Amino acid sequence: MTIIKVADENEVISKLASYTEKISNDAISKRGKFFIGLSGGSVVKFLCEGLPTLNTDWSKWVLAFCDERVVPEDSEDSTFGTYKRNLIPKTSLKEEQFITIKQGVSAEEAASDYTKKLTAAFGSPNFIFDLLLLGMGPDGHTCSLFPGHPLLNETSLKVAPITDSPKPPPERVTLTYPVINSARNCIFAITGAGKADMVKRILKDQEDLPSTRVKPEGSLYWIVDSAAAAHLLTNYWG
Ligand SMILES: O=C1O[C@H](COP(=O)(O)O)[C@@H](O)[C@H](O)[C@H]1O
Repeated sequence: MTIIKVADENEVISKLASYTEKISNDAISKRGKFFIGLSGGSVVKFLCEGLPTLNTDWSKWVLAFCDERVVPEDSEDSTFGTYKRNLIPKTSLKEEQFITIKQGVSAEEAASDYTKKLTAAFGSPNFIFDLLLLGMGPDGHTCSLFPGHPLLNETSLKVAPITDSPKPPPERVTLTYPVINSARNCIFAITGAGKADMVKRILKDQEDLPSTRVKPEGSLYWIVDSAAAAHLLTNYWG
């Protein structure tokens, strides 16, 4: 695990963009495509500001979601809707490059449909993402994997429905740990004093919380601003 401490949100955005550029270009030169999983919440803003600066072959990107809320695309809770409005117009990405979660159906049907779409995109039932861009809530959740929820122990489904998310909206679809931990790279991007306690509990105390369980076969990075890193010892940085 590599922890990257930076001063503030602007530096989180630029660091996240530079790692994404390098990982995308490596993936494209080695395998011809770049499979990326996007998160919702605060990460959306970081990516909508940072990604348009990238020097990359956008036509080779395949964009999916670490989790998504089962809400109409024009809802402010729709993660895809927000990227569609705020990222696509600033890049040469096309809407067809996004593997989206079906709306207007149950979370169970949306998860099954998303699994089929990912299987077609990867050409295999093993979804090996080049990069998952992850957020962490103040309760330690990541994707739609919440503390104490039975989905933390899901091992057979690659994509799961959730209908009782403690953070609204309740109906969602999420990648599970077998997929998250098969990724080639995972990057958490965390800002703000409101997350400082949880950052310490996860990175220093290694408490068993959803974000602590992200231990990919590939590389794991945490990009943290100084407010979120406030309770970590300075000699902890590796
Ligand atoms: O509900 C969600 O929350 C997490 C964390 O959001 P943040 O605003 O605290 O960064 C996010 O990563 C996830 O994708 C989203 O659905």
